[in-house]
Amino acid sequence: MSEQELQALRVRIDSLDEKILELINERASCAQEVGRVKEANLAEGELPVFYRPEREAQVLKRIMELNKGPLDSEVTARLFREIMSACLALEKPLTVAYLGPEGTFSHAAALKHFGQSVIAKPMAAIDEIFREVVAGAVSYGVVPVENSTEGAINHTLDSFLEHDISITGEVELRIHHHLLVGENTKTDHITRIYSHAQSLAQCRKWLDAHYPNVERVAVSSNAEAAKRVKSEWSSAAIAGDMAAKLYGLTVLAEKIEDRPDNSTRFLIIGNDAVPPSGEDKTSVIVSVSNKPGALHELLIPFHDNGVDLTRIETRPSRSGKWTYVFFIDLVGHQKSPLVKDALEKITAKSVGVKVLGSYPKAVL
Ligand SMILES: O=C(O)C(=O)C[C@]1(C(=O)O)C=C[C@@H](O)C=C1
Repeated sequence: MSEQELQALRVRIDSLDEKILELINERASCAQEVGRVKEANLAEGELPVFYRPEREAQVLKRIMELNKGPLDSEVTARLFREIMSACLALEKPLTVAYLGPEGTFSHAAALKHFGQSVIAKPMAAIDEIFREVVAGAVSYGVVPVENSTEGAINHTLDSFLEHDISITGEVELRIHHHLLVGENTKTDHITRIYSHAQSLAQCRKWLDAHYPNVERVAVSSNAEAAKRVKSEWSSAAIAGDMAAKLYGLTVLAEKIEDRPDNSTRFLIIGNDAVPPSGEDKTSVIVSVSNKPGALHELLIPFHDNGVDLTRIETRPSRSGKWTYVFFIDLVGHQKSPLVKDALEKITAKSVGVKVLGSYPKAVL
């Protein structure tokens, strides 16, 4: 390519950028106007809800459907994710609590779901995230709920039994673990590897093969592990990209998780119910009496109404010895007639049903 051709293309890019810039700002002004409309049309005592997960899911899905390339649909959706995040921040900046410290996978999940314009607040424990949301100190929280390798995150499930809270969304994150060291680490003298217990478990086979005799130390988070090794000379940490960058660590071995499809699903928790988006899921807790066939009985209305269940998890009910509750995720919104009917039938048969929320199926 000649210098002249290159120059001409750059002039074209500059001109396109001007148009894009103008359009993005026109969109931002429109969102500001939406914010004003929301504030102007409130009933007495009602508070405005600026963040609309169902609308965001529709916008992102539409962009993916419209996209003709050459950019990948997911890439275009991520760009629009950021544009919407910035537009929402003009209406009202969102505050979101996640399991800290900075650089955890929960932090990455919060930014993936809400975009970079959110004010992300690290919390020390899952229960604290629930409490902050219930108290209204933050608008939303992001909590891990299941990992494809290690299963349920029981702390999160149990917190739903203790707090009155809504699920307003879900986000899935591919989890890539790396072995990280600080600049002073003597890589041939590693005597200790820090990480969160779940991450150590997700890399068990790799550790057995490469560091069979090195002490594995479980700490409160991967980011905490990364923070520690920064100043130690004989330790390494297992953590993700975000923590590696944030704490300036070197990647000694990349993607060491035992399963290449290792992913964690996070839930978004808040205080408002979400209207249908067109492609939704609903999460419920059902308590049944401790008698034979109780689970089978419970599942019949779902089957009869063709309601698809994506997950069932059992936890002790915490209200009696050897009694259990079921956490059930299903496809559909609680307002859809078939889901509503199934839930009513189950309510009649069980000891109790608590609908945790209906929310858009993850787009990204
Ligand atoms: O449609 C709205 O309700 C908006 O506030 C606009 C907008 C957007 O930028 O498209 C911004 C924030 C909401 O969460 C959803 C969508």
